[in-house]
Amino acid sequence: MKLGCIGDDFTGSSDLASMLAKNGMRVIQFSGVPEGEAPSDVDAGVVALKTRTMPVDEAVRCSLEALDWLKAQGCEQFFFKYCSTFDSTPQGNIGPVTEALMDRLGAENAIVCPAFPATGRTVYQGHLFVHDKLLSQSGMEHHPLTPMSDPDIRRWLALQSTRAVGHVSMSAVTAGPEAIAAAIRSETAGGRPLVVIDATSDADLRAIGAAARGMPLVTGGSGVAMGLPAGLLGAGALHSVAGDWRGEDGPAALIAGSASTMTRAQIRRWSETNPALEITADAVMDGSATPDKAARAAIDSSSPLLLYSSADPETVKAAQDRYGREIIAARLEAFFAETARLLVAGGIRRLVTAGGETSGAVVEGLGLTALRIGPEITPGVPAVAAEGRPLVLALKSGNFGDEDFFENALTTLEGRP
Ligand SMILES: Nc1ncnc2c1ncn2[C@@H]1O[C@H](COP(=O)(O)OP(=O)(O)OP(=O)(O)O)[C@@H](O)[C@H]1O
Ligand SMILES: O=C(O)[C@@H](O)C(=O)CO
Repeated sequence: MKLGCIGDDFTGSSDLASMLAKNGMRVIQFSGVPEGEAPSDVDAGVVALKTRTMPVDEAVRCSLEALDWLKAQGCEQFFFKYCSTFDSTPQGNIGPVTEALMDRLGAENAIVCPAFPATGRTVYQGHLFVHDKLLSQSGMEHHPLTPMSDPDIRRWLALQSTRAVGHVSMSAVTAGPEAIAAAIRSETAGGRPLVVIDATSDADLRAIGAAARGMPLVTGGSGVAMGLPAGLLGAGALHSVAGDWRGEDGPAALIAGSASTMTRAQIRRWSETNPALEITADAVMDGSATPDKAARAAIDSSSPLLLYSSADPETVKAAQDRYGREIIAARLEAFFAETARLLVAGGIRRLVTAGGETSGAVVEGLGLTALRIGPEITPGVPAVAAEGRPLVLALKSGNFGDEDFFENALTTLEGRP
């Protein structure tokens, strides 16, 4: 294994795994730190954690455990994958985890680049944009767990870090890999080793990937990983993606726990012509909604049923004020984890989930330890197959995909073109 990756959530990990597979690596995604050795025919291993919203100490501990395992598999370079919208709070966890990985690796610096232009995320002058809006005006300022109120990644990261934050601007990026590498060296020598790098296009990201050759630690969204396979494997050793993908054509269901703007649009669109059942926070808290009832409704439905808890920011805020943010998040995740378990036990073979925390809870609830990466459904979301089980899934990050994502995902999971 050449590239060792640590993902701070499950959908983000499959986003990264998809990017690496698309760019020529044989990739496997593990749920948590695996036991034993990795398969020998794998170029990159992605250890999916659920550390994005954990307390800092716990997130650092889990990430270091993953790093130690990846080091033991012989990896030469390491990647810390977080959200392309830099989801974190002023207390962490991106800064503390990055610094702990640097310490353990003896790395003198780390690249910090959340840009993912295929999904509209770009970094310019150290500021993160989502399409034509600053991060803090993109809807992410209402995120239920990690509201992003500052688009200046340098300032946000500095709040979370003990090391100083540097910056490589677009003028160096467009000048190519050597100029980027020189700018990184200069920031590092100047005592600013957490180096935020501007990128607005795939060409920028490939140049950053080339500049990162020989650097032990790269951090970011999946975009900045696109240039790594060629450097690590050499152009002649790249593989073609997902040649042996086989879908499942059995019964399907969908679970949406994300309250993001895009997931809410996808729910609206799906519900116009397909069955959907809302699971409100109140119903989960007072016990009138149960995983049993929800799973039964989906299994009995003559066409795929969408179960969703998603709501507009005011409703989410009201529920959080009523019950507590952590409590409602934990209860919803536990609800969907158990529902997923019952769905699969009841014969569901294609499962679509929306939301990072929600997807993580579902994968853990199903006890899936390794996922094989299949074709891309939309940028950042591959079809995945549960190793050794007749089950295929799409784990969608909250804001990814177009409005018709749910229909498209079911088709790709079925294996139809
Ligand atoms: N009806 C609701 N009431 C209150 N909170 C809700 C409701 N629906 C969802 N939530 C909260 O929103 C969170 C959504 O998190 P999740 O990670 O699944 O989606 P996301 O953050 O939009 O996705 P991503 O992490 O991929 O960007 C849930 O954990 C829960 O805390
Ligand atoms: O980078 C992204 O935007 C996604 O992979 C993700 O992590 C959202 O949860």
